[in-house]
Amino acid sequence: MQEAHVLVLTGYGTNCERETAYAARIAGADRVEIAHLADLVAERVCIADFNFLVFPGGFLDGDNLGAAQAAALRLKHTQTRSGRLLLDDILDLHQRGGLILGICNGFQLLVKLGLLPAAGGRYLERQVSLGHNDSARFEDRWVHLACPQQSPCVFTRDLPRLFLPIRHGEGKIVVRDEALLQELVENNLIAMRYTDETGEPTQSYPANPNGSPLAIAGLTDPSGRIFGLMPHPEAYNDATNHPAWTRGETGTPGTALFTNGVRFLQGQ
Ligand SMILES: NC(=O)CC[C@H](N)C(=O)O
Repeated sequence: MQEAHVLVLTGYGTNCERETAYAARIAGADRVEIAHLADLVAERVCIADFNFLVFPGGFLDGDNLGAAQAAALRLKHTQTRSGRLLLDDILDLHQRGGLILGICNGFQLLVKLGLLPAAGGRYLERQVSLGHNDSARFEDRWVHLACPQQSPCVFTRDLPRLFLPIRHGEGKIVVRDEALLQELVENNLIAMRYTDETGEPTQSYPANPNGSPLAIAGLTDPSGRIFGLMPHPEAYNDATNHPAWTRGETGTPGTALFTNGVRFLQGQ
């Protein structure tokens, strides 16, 4: 059995790394480490030793220039002390069958890097972005979600419906043209959608918290091993996190997404 070795990246305004590492731990990962980007540059920690990389939520560079915009440029151009491009280490992790998960600010980073959605296998081409919510405000509450099971995403397998917290100001998917939206649909790269309480994807506010087209809440790449989502699965790690748990209402904790990733690597 292969082991699941999870690396949670932090630094420059990321603020969810502890909860995210906790979620990976309770999901059964064999090893979980939190590393500052500077640890990677100094080669105190190497991406090559891991097979599951997580970009957690937060406020990278204070959302200046747009959420994760500066961080995407930083990642693209940063070299380690022996001269390797960090981005090459990330691509290598993916090529050897590893997993990459981006949560909220981490999802914003993955789309701005061009690692998601990579429609047509066109990695590193920025195909979509995440812009300001239609409500022109920060949205912080729980939302109903559907995960289309025809998507290749390994994280959302057997999790057709979820209820998770969101907290973001820039969660609306923006596309260059309709053709790209069509490509996302045809290739099943939309791995998560906002729904109403009955499970129907919706454009209506507040069920769709940001006005994202096709109610897109999360995207995967064609391999299904890169996944990014606006909701925060790590913030629902126990039934008692659910806003109505004292009334006996609980669902599937968001950590189930991590469990799917860990089990995929462990070959279970
Ligand atoms: N919770 C988050 O990761 C927030 C992401 C980003 N700072 C936004 O507001 O859109």
